[in-house]
Amino acid sequence: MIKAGIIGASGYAGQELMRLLVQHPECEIEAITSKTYKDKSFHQIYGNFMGITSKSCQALDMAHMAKEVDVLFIALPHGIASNQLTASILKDTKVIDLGADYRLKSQATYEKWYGVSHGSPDLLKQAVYGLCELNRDAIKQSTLIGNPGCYTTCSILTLAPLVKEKMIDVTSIIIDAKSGVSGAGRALHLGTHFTECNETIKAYKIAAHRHTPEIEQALSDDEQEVTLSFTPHLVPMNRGILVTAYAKLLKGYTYDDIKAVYEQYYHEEKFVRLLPQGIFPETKWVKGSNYCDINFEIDERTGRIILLGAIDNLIKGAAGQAVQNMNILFGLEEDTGINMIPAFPI
Ligand SMILES: NC(=O)C1=CN([C@@H]2O[C@H](COP(=O)(O)OP(=O)(O)OC[C@H]3O[C@@H](n4cnc5c(N)ncnc54)[C@H](OP(=O)(O)O)[C@@H]3O)[C@@H](O)[C@H]2O)C=CC1
Ligand SMILES: CC(=O)N[C@@H](CCC(=O)OP(=O)(O)O)C(=O)O
Repeated sequence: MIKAGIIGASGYAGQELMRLLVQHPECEIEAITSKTYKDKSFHQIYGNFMGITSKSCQALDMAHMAKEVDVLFIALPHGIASNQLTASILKDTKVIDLGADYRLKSQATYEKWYGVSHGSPDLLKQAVYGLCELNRDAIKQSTLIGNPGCYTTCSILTLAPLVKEKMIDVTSIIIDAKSGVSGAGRALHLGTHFTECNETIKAYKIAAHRHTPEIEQALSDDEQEVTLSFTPHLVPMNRGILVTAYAKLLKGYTYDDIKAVYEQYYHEEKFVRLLPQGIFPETKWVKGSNYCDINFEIDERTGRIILLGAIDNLIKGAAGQAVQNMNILFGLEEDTGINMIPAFPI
């Protein structure tokens, strides 16, 4: 059995990791941390765990935890992990960071967009970006995974085949993305109070959201540099990300031309579902699952393609993808423990 630890188990991403790992057939949870809920049983924080686990939260430090486990999941706000993780800890355990500290390759880009200094820039070289479908081979060899963000996972999977096959103008991409409120975490913020975010939809961090460079980095390569516009919106629902992306096609491709490319990229991917023509992704069809649903339509009048992608932000956008990364790291079937059918919200 793989011994796992979760740092930041009391947050929304940590809670979802607990739910997945408690049920994982090849994994046992060794230790979980929270400062606020130190010595409290996990079911005292989240009542859905009543009778399921007797684990209590501890206030252990990262170096101590690393000696006890085979894999350490970090689910803390950005800027904390990079000040605690060291090369010596990575000799004791594999690390999957659900935060943003090891996603960007460039220290300067991280510091510019996150507004904090990076505490362990030397480790950036060895970190692998954990977008499983696109980076599987590198993930297998790694001990430090930067698990992608929720908007980024959905945006990159939705756009990657078209960008990599050079079918669109990579300076023309616009991503309009919507997120449920759990994307902002459990910590209290004025903007996520019920009365502030219910019955309204708002865009935020316009031309300034930190997922912009992460999407650009993943879509760019030596031959083309992607620069795009990304606008996130907060919508009054608990879970889910819907991405609508627009780009100028470089030629008069047909629906079938593009479908063939997406099938080539994703036909063996368990967690990417290319929907039938005319059926478009909705958050309710992926809720509670590790799926990313994708489809597109060509707007012949403008020569633009309009693509849609949907995920559950806490699963494929966080904990589910983190477990998928663990499965890859330990040579398990990639869907072990995350093979859930979406829960239609009725
Ligand atoms: N929510 C989502 O949809 C997604 C989140 N993520 C990322 O995952 C990480 C966790 O997010 P999320 O679970 O939503 O956030 P929450 O606010 O729900 O949880 C944050 C966790 O971090 C702990 N924590 C907060 N501040 C500190 C601190 N100063 N020192 C130590 N521990 C601290 C809290 O523990 P304590 O009990 O001690 O207060 C809590 O367990 C973030 O980096 C986030 O960006 C990534 C993708 C999607
Ligand atoms: C709705 C909402 O607030 N969402 C968060 C993104 C959550 C996420 O994936 O953020 P990280 O990159 O930090 O992991 C935000 O826009 O900041």
